[in-house]
Amino acid sequence: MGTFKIEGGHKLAGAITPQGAKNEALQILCAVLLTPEEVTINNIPDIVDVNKLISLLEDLGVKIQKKGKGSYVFRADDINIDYLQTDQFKKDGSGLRGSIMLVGPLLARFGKGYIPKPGGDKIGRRRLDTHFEGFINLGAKFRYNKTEHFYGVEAKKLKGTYMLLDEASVTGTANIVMAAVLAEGTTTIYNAACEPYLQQLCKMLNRMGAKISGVGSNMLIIEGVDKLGGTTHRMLPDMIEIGSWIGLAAMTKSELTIKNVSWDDLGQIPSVFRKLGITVERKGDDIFIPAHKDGYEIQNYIDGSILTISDAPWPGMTPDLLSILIVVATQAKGEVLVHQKMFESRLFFVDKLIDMGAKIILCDPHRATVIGHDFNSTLKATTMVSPDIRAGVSLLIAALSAEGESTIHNIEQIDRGYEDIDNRLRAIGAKIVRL
Ligand SMILES: CC(=O)N[C@H]1[C@@H](OP(=O)(O)OP(=O)(O)OC[C@H]2O[C@@H](n3ccc(=O)[nH]c3=O)[C@H](O)[C@@H]2O)O[C@H](CO)[C@@H](O)[C@@H]1O
Ligand SMILES: C=C(OP(=O)(O)O)C(=O)O
Repeated sequence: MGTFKIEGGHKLAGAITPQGAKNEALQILCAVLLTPEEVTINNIPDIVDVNKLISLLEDLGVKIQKKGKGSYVFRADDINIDYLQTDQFKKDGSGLRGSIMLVGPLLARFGKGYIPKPGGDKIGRRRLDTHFEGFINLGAKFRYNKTEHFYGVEAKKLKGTYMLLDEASVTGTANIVMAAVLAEGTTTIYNAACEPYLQQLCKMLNRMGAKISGVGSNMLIIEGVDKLGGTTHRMLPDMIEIGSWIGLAAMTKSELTIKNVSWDDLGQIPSVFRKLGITVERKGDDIFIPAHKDGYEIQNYIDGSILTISDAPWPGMTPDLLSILIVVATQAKGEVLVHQKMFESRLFFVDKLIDMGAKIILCDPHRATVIGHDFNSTLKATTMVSPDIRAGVSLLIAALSAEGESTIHNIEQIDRGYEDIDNRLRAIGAKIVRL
């Protein structure tokens, strides 16, 4: 188990450049399986989950050349589909959530796709019904081995159809889109998820020869084509990392510039931080956070009632930033109710913040009320274990703002999604070491 030692209470300063987006990378990498031609991808983050997916592609027979930092060329012209039945795949395929999106492209191009129960954050139930109902709608036969938790779909040729998804699942929509692009006829996906990750995937597929319209909306119309060709794609900056750095700047009262953030793809993120009273300034395509010397004050609603921040499918607020918003609120002036609607086990980490002196009431597994200290009392350093990727970064932000030396164990969770985080934080003045 890896560990960070953090000496908190120091001001940070300077500029930080976000990595390429983790959750986009997981979709885009799976899409290379849809063509035997070369696909060049740039700005791939060097993080554990993405590297695991790249090695799964390699094991499946994809030829991979690294061209430079974050740039790779993939060619899926000789896939070993039998690899999907091996014990090695059953083990490695369950190492991350994103591996589920191998199924759609393999089913579309090779007539079969198998996957063990995927891993990822343990943040509540994470069902896969939407994915498999989508494949079944396209004409696939489904089987599930309950003992091994091994899922499979097969179809000689997929057939386009109309479908209304039971929920706007992010990875589910990506999976079904990647299956439908090579299906016969037209597929309509209503109640589709429409995160920038999915918009990026659809744009890339269209450049490869797919015919997808409605990109960015919750209704995607896909006219199937016989084959797809190669392309070049660049990942957007990671909006969850960007939100994490906004929170870090505010909590440590530091002046930080976050470079090249692709403002137009940030959705609600800047305005939600502003509701907590944080100044988020646009400077070209950078975000500038001034030092909040006098703290920041949570805004109430117009009628004076207490602010609620909740997650919702895009263009609603992403659930992946709520843990960070909770930490930031612990030092705000005022109160906020954070309602995590999607995941039922993501808020339990607040007990660590309470240990550090934060005023939080966990109302139930989905809701926490935070009463900010307005910096009248700082958090106290402590020893903690990172339970999941975003809670891990939230605890790291708490530790950087706390007085004294904190220890965070199980930092593998953080490394799943944040590239070289300790070096990048040291470059802006953080006192953090990896043991
Ligand atoms: C690898 C990857 O891309 N992971 C992201 C992806 O996970 P993932 O694609 O696994 O998440 P889903 O979008 O399928 O669902 C997330 C959760 O929200 C619930 N749900 C979803 C849609 C809906 O309309 N109503 C509803 O209740 C689901 O039941 C589930 O519990 O999207 C999640 C939601 O943004 C993010 O937290 C994850 O970081
Ligand atoms: C929940 C997350 O990731 P995953 O879906 O890969 O577990 C996340 O990125 O916050």
